[in-house]
Amino acid sequence: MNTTVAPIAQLSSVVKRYGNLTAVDQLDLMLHRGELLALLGPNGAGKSTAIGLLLGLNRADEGKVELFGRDPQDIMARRRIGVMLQEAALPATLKVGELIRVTASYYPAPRSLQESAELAGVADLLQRPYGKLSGGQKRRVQFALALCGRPELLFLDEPTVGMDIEARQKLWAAIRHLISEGCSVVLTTHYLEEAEALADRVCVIARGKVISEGTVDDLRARVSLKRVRCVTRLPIEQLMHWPDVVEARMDAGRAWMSTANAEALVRRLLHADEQLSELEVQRAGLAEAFTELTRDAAQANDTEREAA
Ligand SMILES: Nc1ncnc2c1ncn2[C@@H]1O[C@H](COP(=O)(O)OP(=O)(O)OP(=O)(O)O)[C@@H](O)[C@H]1O
Repeated sequence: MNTTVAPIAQLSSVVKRYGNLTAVDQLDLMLHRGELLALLGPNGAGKSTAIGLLLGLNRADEGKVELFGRDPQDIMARRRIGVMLQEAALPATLKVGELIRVTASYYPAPRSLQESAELAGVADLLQRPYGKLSGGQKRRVQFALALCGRPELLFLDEPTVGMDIEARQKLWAAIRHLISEGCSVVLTTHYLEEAEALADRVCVIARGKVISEGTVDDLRARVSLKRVRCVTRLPIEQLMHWPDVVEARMDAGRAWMSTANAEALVRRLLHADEQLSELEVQRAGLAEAFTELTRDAAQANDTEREAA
């Protein structure tokens, strides 16, 4: 990926307010050609607002927003993007094939109906009225509409909500295919394994600000937590109160703990349960990194407020 060329989408020191609420607060965001940027953050963090700004659906109160070096409302920029938002109001009576055909007609060099349908996994739904589809099928049709114009940049706002595991994995494969063709993607998701599976770069947003940014490995390395798993007779209710245990739960018959001091925890576990087996220690995943980063940001925010 060449990051020396101009970014294809950019927010520079952008502020967006809704009344007294600052949804996006001095946000800087940059997207380069051919990369998949995942925006992560708790509910209400400002991810959809940031996407709305890049799409020209919201106007910034301060700062600069650019899409292909232009104003996001410029038709020349808009023709180069595909969009799948969280909610889509599409005519219920139109058949899936008709919807894709109409949408594709707005673009200068669209994919064929067959190619769009196959990429999105909706080839068997083309004759069905959109309104009669299941939630997961509707999401796949919305994905077909997002990609049918052969966009250079795709915005996917929580694309796999409501999809079963097989449909989700097919959509991930389709996204990888689009990226291999040179398409860039901005993705928001609450499924951290989705970001882990797809993202070149992850940007964690909380309260309208970027609190951490880097590759999935960078973010993992930034937190000190490790995962400890084992089969033990020690009750989980007891383990969750041990010193150094940040989180503890049962998962598929095993105790699962996260800790910043794996050595001390392992010593204590072996001492307390001589029958303990299947012990595993692993680096934290993106899920633990995300929990720790957003918790730290919330604590820093509280400390700032108390000091003010
Ligand atoms: N049109 C609006 N009017 C008023 N407040 C809004 C509007 N849109 C968003 N907000 C508020 O702005 C903040 C950021 O919302 P946003 O939808 O961008 O968050 P998000 O990170 O996408 O959340 P989620 O993960 O729940 O989708 C929230 O507090 C939300 O209530």
